Amino acid sequence: MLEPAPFTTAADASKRIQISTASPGISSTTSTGGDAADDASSSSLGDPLLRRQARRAEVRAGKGPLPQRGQQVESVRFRAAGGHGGAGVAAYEPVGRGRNLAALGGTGGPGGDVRVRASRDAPGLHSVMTSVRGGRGGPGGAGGQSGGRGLDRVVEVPLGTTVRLGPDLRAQQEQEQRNREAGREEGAAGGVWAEGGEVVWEDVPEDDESEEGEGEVGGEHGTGGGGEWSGSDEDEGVAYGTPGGLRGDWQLEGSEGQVVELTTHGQEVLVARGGAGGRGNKSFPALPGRPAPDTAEPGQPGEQRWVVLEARLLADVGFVGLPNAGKSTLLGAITAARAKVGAYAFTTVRPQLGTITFEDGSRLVTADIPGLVKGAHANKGRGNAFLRHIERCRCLAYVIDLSGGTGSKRGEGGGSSSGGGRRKTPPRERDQGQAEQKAAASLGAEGLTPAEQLAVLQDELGRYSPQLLAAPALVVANKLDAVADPAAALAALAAATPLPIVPVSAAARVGLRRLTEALRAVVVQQEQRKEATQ
Ligand SMILES: Nc1nc2c(ncn2[C@@H]2O[C@H](COP(=O)(O)OP(=O)(O)OP(=O)(O)O)[C@@H](O)[C@H]2O)c(=O)[nH]1
Ligand SMILES: [Mg+2]
Repeated sequence: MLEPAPFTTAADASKRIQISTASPGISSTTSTGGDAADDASSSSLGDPLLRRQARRAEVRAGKGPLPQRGQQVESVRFRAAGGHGGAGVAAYEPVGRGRNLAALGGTGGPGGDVRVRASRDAPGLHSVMTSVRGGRGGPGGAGGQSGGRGLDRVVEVPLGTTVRLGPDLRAQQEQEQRNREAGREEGAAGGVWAEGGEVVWEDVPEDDESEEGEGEVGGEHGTGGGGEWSGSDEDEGVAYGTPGGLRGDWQLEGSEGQVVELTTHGQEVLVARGGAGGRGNKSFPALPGRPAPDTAEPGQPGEQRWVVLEARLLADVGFVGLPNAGKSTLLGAITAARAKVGAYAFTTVRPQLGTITFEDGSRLVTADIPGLVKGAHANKGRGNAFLRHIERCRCLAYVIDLSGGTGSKRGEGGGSSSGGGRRKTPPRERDQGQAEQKAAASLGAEGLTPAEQLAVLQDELGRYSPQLLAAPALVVANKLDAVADPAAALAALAAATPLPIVPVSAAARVGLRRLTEALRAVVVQQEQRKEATQ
């Protein structure tokens, strides 16, 4: 567990501004994508195993309020049910000048499957429904046609989601049924049948209903827990899925107790298979000299199981700022990550992760999130995708260009590398939404005062999800070197927010040690808050 850093959150604005020119002296490592997040989960921020177990226990118990958009949902459980297979039909066709009938009833279509698919555009786990059922297969046709396949249902989850599969409840129920029947036979011979840990006489004679008594628990008759998740708490003995190739994609057929981590866009796991369609009378043998078979089977029910999804957090701290505020420069300054830096908006189009390693060995994963523009909550400048990344950060650091708006030294002989005046256009067309991004480029950090930048950011976050504003946060006042009157600029910013402010210059590497300590303090604050609510 991290110790709180000597960092103040006092209401007094002057105390909240911390100026330090100490050299960083921070050893740092970098990793990208999931590795860094893995590092985060295995960091010394509490025992991750205990945390995971507690979380799972909570999910199983169905505790806690329903998650809202913006809440950092770490784990959800839903019930997946493959679609029911379609019924086979009994149909006939006259043959031999209409004297005889031939069976021509088709087989029912299979029920639809339920799959979980990783998508880089998926909303958080909060949007996963509590029950997902595949479509029912169509009935067989009278002309011997097979019924249509039921619709598959796909649950889209963010990359890095872990899928944990419970037992097939339907197979369990069938087993219970068989056990019960076997118990009946045994009961007739004085045997017993165990249910839910209690022993009951299953076949109570009608004339003596009070005949209920104790006996030995028949080990083989134990039930599977009445439809509740009964997967193991521990990772031991759990098979980790390796992606198979069912349909060309990374598509894995899930089975009980399996834990699959979906890390690649489009990777899928089949969590509940649809039931088979029933056979029509065409599929039954016609005996010579006998009427056509009139047997047609009903469809089979699909698999049913509990599926637990666990989200992996993107980072401990996310850098949130307008384009050009210096987020990537900052990430490069405090970690070994080498995010691309450019004096044009939207240099960063995907989150970049970096790990700060402190001298005591504790680590923090920080994420440089692409710049937000005014209107991001309405998806301007691909804002929704970026806001979703922000949702996956435990704490936020608003990165503000302190030299923005008034008070900038830029243009007075060239202090800032971000340059004043017109911004360069990106070197070449890149991802989708580039045109939109270009249009939004005029909304970078430089045009607004620090307080205005913060107001825009908080407004966008709040409109997207008020929960985001509740996350522990601090303000990083960057580009200190480019400000003519830093004290006045900081005082103006401090007057506009109660959040702690850490002035830095990412380019000149000033105030970085103080910043990393402050980041550590907000993470500790987040942990304490979380513990308090548990
Ligand atoms: N003078 C000065 N310039 C800085 C500082 N930090 C960053 N810059 C410059 O600001 C410009 C934008 O920096 P980036 O780090 O790419 O900004 P960003 O917030 O990641 O921008 P997007 O990826 O577009 O959202 C670059 O020209 C940087 O050199 C600083 O502390 N002082
Ligand atoms: Mg950037």
